[in-house]
Amino acid sequence: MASEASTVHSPKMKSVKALAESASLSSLPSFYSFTHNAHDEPKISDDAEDSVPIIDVSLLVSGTPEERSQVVHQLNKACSDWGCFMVINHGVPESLTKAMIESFQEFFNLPEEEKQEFHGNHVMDPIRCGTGFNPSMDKVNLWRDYLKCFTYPEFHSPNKPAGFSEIALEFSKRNREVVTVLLKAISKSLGLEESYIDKAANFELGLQLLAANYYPACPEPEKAIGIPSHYDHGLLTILVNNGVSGLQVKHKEKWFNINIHPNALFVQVADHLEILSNGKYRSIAHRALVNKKATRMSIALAHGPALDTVMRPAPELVDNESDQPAYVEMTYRKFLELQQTGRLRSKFQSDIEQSKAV
Ligand SMILES: O=C(O)CCC(=O)C(=O)O
Ligand SMILES: [Fe+2]
Repeated sequence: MASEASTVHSPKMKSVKALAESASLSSLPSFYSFTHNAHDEPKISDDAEDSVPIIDVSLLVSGTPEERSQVVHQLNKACSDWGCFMVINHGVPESLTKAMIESFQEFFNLPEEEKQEFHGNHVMDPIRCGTGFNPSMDKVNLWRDYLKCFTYPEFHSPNKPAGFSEIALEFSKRNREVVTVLLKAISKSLGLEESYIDKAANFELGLQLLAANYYPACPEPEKAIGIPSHYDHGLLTILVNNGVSGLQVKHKEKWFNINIHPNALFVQVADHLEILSNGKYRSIAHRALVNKKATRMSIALAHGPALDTVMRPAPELVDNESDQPAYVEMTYRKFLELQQTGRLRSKFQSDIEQSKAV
């Protein structure tokens, strides 16, 4: 994850939420100010003809063979042109997504000392709540608090607020089912057998990470950032939010505002699908902006390979002429550890130096 700001030293603020709620905060404390790089600020585009693809996932389950192959074709286009798409008719009840967002809100509303119980330091801690992105690496304080739990293959969640665990379990399961269907179709869209990704990533034991982001209303939103431009690890990320906009994806060198329809899921291609597809499908750069009026919340569900499975490009997708896979072989666990300690290049792929460095 790259940011352009110089290193800053923050005071020991436990959460941005507590800071935002502290009396008379009328301007942004300087340690939260994020320097937007002028060269990295393309125009915002709301161009209607260039809009995010929509995938009807129900057709993959109950459609005719023609409908199924049409959706596979749409997925190929969506993943190669955009690296993201909106999913409809997915079977995750809207009421469940709403209940999940509310439960996260209740978690963030807990007294600071109670949330501290879940304060983890290591990327492999199964439950982690905190502020920023990666405190040992961040060069700027992010206007964002988070809670992350590993929900598969082992389910972990905080034991409060009441009902949180049950909702998180159901929500994670139902979304994982959607990803299972998508990964089969995406395998086919790459010209591979349907179960290729399942097997290559050992998806049966694949890590699922349930993360919630809490971005309080910010007194000077244009000077701050929720999460700077980054790529997600894993195969596919599902994103939903509380209806407050702020998510942007980079497409054709422009930032696009993404407004997720209330009953849709937003799906992003992540780094390990890029590796597996040998760059045919590239993970998408995205960021979260903050605003002055309302608290924004989002939920990101990362679906990755099994932690100890070595991930490499599918041999069928490696160009025989150059005979050079564009990505380094590595377990997902190692990838996460290197990323956490800043020893993985932000776009990790491609050159030989990188493979030597890791
Ligand atoms: O808040 C959002 O919409 C995006 C969150 C995100 O990119 C992440 O959690 O990795
Ligand atoms: Fe992300």
